[in-house]
Amino acid sequence: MSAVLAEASAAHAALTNRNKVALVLLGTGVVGGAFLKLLCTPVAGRLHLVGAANSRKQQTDAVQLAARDLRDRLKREGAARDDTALFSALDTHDAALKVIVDATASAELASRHADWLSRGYHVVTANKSLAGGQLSGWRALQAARAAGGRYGDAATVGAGLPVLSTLRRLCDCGDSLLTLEGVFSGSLSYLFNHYDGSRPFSVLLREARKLGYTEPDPRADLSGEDVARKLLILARNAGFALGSDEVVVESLVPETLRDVSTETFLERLEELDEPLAALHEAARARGQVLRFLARINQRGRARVGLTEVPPTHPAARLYGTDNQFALTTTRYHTQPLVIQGPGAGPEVTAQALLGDILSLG
Ligand SMILES: NC(=O)C1=CN([C@@H]2O[C@H](COP(=O)(O)OP(=O)(O)OC[C@H]3O[C@@H](n4cnc5c(N)ncnc54)[C@H](O)[C@@H]3O)[C@@H](O)[C@H]2O)C=CC1
Ligand SMILES: N[C@@H](CC=O)C(=O)O
Repeated sequence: MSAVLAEASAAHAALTNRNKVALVLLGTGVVGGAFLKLLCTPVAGRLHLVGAANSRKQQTDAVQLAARDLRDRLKREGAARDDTALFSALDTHDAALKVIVDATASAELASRHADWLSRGYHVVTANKSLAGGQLSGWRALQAARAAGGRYGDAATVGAGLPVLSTLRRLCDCGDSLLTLEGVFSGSLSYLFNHYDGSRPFSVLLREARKLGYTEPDPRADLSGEDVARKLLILARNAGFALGSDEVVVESLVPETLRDVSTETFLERLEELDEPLAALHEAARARGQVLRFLARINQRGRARVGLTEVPPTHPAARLYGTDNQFALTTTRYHTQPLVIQGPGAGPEVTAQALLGDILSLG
């Protein structure tokens, strides 16, 4: 090959590698499974899956990773979990962009996001435990971002609705968030949009779980914990240095079901029926409906919990898994800026992960 040809071919290879993205996927459950399906579509052509793991097994073999039933295979076979082997698959790949995708709900994995960023990996996550957890974790994340790490978090709020991007854009323009309120949970929205007393609450909850709207342990939704995490992520992005213990959270989980295992909780869902029916009936008698609302005011006072609202209230006019975020800011002050749409579900959440990866470069 002539020197000119060799140079042109090296330049071409460098350009190709610059566009390539090597990925490790952590979590092949509801969201991770939908993400694997998106990786088989033409828009994901430059994305290369070099490792995938669930909580017990992992795979780095190219042939196995390309299998359409990778998710099921991982349930039966694969190597034991070992981050070193997964990350070395990323390190040895010639792609310029190396991304760890966290589609788990593991707080332990989330606690390592900042470290991964500081080691030069990009992180794209549906896991809210770091940004929506302890303030110290949020601060570590901000430090890693300031040092150049790129963190894709669109899936963490509204399952990819353009909420975080809009809020950050407003703040970048010098606008300030005054108040934020709405419905931040897709599963709780689904439950209370459908619950009219004709079917037991537990039946609807099982339905929401089957459709992939709830957290792996639905108590994370019913306790208000997942909503509080989203509120914290939004508030912190808007500049409120809010600690996780500063959100008043009103749980729907009865005391007797708080400390049991997930399996036992799922077997005893019927215990939710009576208390929820009583709340529903009391609201109905007053001409109100129940909605699980989140709110933060200008002084940083934050609360999430079940609220009775009149049928004319904006949150009473939602459908399916709709989330609703009403942002009142210095510049949107006569009427709030409202972002609304489906806020849970495997496809939309997986798409949010994909979108964040594609926008890395
Ligand atoms: N389902 C939804 O609509 C939405 C979910 N999310 C978030 O997506 C995340 C995943 O949710 P789902 O897919 O519904 O849960 P899931 O329970 O279906 O899947 C979780 C997966 O993570 C794996 N996992 C747990 N610990 C792990 C570890 N240490 N290493 C590797 N894998 C591990 C599990 O084996 C499982 O494959 C959660 O953080 C959730 O909050 C975010 C937005 C919407
Ligand atoms: N379980 C969550 C899923 C998205 O974050 C919800 O119900 O909103």
